[in-house]
Amino acid sequence: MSVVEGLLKGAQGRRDGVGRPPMPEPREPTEKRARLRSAFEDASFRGMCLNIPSLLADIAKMAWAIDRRDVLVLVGCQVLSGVSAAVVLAAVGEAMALLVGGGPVSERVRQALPALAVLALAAGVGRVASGLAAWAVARVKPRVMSAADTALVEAMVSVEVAAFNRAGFAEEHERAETGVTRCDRMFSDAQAFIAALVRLVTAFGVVTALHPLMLPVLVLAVMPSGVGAVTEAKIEHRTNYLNSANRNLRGMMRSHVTASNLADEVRANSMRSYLLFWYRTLSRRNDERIVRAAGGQLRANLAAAAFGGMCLCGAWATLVWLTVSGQVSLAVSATAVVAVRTALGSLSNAVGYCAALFRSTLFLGDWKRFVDITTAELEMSRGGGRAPRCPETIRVEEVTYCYPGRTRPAIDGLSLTFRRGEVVAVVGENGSGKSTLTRLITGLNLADKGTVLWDGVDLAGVAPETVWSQTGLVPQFFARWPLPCRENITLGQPRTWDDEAVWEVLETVGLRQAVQELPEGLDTLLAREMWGGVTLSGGQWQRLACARAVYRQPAVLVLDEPTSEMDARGEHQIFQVLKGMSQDRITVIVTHQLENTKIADRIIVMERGQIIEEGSFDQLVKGGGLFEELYELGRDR
Ligand SMILES: Nc1ncnc2c1ncn2[C@@H]1O[C@H](COP(=O)(O)OP(=O)(O)OP(=O)(O)O)[C@@H](O)[C@H]1O
Repeated sequence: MSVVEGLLKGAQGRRDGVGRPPMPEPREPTEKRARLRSAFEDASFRGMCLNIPSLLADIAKMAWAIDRRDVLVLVGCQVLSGVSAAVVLAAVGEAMALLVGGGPVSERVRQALPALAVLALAAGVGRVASGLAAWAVARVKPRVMSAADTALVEAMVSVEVAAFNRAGFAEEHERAETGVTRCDRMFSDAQAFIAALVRLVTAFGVVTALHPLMLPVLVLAVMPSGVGAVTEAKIEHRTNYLNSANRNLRGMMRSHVTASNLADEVRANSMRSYLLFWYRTLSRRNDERIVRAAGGQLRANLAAAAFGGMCLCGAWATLVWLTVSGQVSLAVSATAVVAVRTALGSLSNAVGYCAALFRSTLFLGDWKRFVDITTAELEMSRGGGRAPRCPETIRVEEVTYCYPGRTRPAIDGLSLTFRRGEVVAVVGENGSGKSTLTRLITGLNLADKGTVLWDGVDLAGVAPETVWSQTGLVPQFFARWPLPCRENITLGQPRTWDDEAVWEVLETVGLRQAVQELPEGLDTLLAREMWGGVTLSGGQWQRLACARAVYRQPAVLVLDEPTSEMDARGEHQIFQVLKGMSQDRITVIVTHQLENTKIADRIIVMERGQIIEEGSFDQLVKGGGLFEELYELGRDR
């Protein structure tokens, strides 16, 4: 199918080849949209002007922290270029007075020569200063952008895990990402705005000196375009808000559709056309909203242009009237033409860039709010204490935890103790709360009710890093980092600077030979999307994830279905290793393979967020409860 055919098909909706009715479109996230509201929705032109100084201060602070020298060059050059503009205007006035005065032309030109020389020099200095200012901007801007981007990434990797479950969090994040990309424009706009402002002040000085009436007339002439630009900016920002939920959904779908690890499924399950239909529908909805907004923007623009045009005519008419009525001389009037043009240009630039700055800062405001809120939430949710080192016990006391948007708690008034040196297996049917329990004992989530205590210290009161520096987690969906094999095991925290310990761990999980056979051994990049990269089989990846935990030697080791993709030999090997290293730590293993629970000292059986059975394998396998039932079902397959 050609691109054009694809576009047409997308526009018509999807009807499959056998004439079934059109596929229903994906639902709009309307309930969320009702709550979306821009913080600047009610911003006015006056509000914009009041906001600008603080926004400029924010930008200046970021730039100052990055490179003081470049900021000083930038500010210095802008002041210089403003002063040059003032000198140019003053020299024009002087030269005009001499050129249109009495006497022979050659004499008038000779007398005007010094003023003309000053004019040329000032214009040259002005150009050089502008060039240097642009150079300083080009140096500072990318670094300010990177700083904003890094701040956002830092916020995302630090934010409470619970935030990811909060309604609207993904959209807030998406808008903050847009804010980062707008940082680029914001910086240029700020620089251009200040440049225009400096020129404006000098031009205003000259214009006012010529006749005080000119100033208010000029200001009036450009105000309508300012109001129009602000209205346009508000419409654009609002549209961006309304589109953010859809855009976010589309972004997620895009990453799935284009991911190499899902390429097999997409093709072999004939999902291509449905996925494309989905993608096109979401794109179309966003485009429709943008197209509708363009109409509103055009109306605002035209109204501003019409009103502004009338005001501009008024400004020129005032100048003509002042000249004709003899209130200003012809020489002054000629200078006034240059000054008015300069002032008008600077004024409309200042207003235009001010509006552009406002527009960029609307988006940057999304970024700033996101970073500030996530940081504040993190500081509020936890205490600053230290978790005990190598805890002897983890006590879960009447803990309840409910995910946002769910009515039934995932953990429901559960009490339990884990002890050092003990292997505890957690089993139960899907959705019974096993993974949630592991998140609570490792401090990833904090209990809604009840407490999780490490040696009697409540995890809610300690800094999370002091907990996580002692935990090792192999989650159900573990990361396949696009990093070299070595770093996929050490996770960037090598115990030694040689590879001895890494090879030892690979030996224990049965991966040594497979890694030796990789093109560059431990240096091989485990990302087949990258040039020179390779990937591993599902079971090999799982062995690698277990190798991370073994290498880390944590005080609290939690493995959530660590062997679900492994062959029998691998599974046996891993459980032996876990048992062998269990003396110095608290080990918790979540598994559906009940045979594996034989190595556990204690088994916890969960149902609907509660513990319904507890004991050794031998006790439970004949206990007549859920464990026995699940075990028998497993053998019956
Ligand atoms: N991020 C989440 N947001 C909302 N609900 C969730 C979330 N994660 C889990 N749940 C719900 O919480 C309950 C417990 O889930 P949990 O993942 O802890 O179960 P589990 O016992 O580990 O299941 P499985 O054996 O399938 O891995 C389930 O009802 C699940 O739907």
